[in-house]
Amino acid sequence: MYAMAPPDNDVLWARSLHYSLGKSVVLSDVSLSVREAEILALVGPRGSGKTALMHCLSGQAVAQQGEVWFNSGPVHTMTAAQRERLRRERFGWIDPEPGLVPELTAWENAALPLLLRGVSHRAARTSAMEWLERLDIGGSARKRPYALTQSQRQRIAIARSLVTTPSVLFADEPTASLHRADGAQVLRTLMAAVRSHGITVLLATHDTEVAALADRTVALLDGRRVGTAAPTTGAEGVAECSLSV
Ligand SMILES: Nc1ncnc2c1ncn2[C@@H]1O[C@H](COP(=O)(O)OP(=O)(O)OP(=O)(O)O)[C@@H](O)[C@H]1O
Repeated sequence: MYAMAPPDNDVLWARSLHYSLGKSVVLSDVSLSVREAEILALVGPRGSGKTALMHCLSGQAVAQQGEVWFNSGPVHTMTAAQRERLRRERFGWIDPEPGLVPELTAWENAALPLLLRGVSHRAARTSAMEWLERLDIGGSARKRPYALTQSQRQRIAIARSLVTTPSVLFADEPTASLHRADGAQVLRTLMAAVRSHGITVLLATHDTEVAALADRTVALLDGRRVGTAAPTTGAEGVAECSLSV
């Protein structure tokens, strides 16, 4: 028989992912659904498979077994070029470290995804500036990364991930490299921004305080889903149960 299609109201849906890298089993039988505009925290200790799961969900990697669907279309059967296009056009990604281009200014770094799409210089600059201002670094827009603090650089990387207003934002320990107070402030700004744009977020973290900002939490341990952490509202847990097959 044909594989079952995912529920319509899920933006991302993964079923029975088994993923190995070399001899190590990184994900075992992981299933997950993410609803439109939901902020879902992926929690677990280092090495539990959070990054690997986000790689599979975003089409950066393809699990050896299992399915990934985005907006009711299969991702696991796409070619590498189709998956690249999907990531460029629909997804945003934040790494723990900013990864900026040292030769470009803050606004040029933030505008890069738009410039590479062929958006005009002026329009790209306007959008980048809006996001930089929202992240409280508009005043540093003309500076290069070496002249900025790590916290400012990470804000630029966050602005770059949002400048295309992606459908789904994958945030991998987005504030792990920041001091605590700084990280908390950046995270609050990020959460407010994604909520106001209805962006769906997967937030990988080993920090329970960070995860507490999400709508729902999925816990991983050694590549497996473990008892879903207590949801902040009872309804989330119920909704999740009713979706499982
Ligand atoms: N290229 C690789 N080859 C073999 N094993 C790998 C490779 N990359 C990651 N792994 C293993 O996969 C497992 C999951 O790693 P992953 O980075 O997804 O975990 P994580 O929960 O995101 O941890 P962290 O918080 O450290 O990023 C780990 O046991 C890791 O050692």
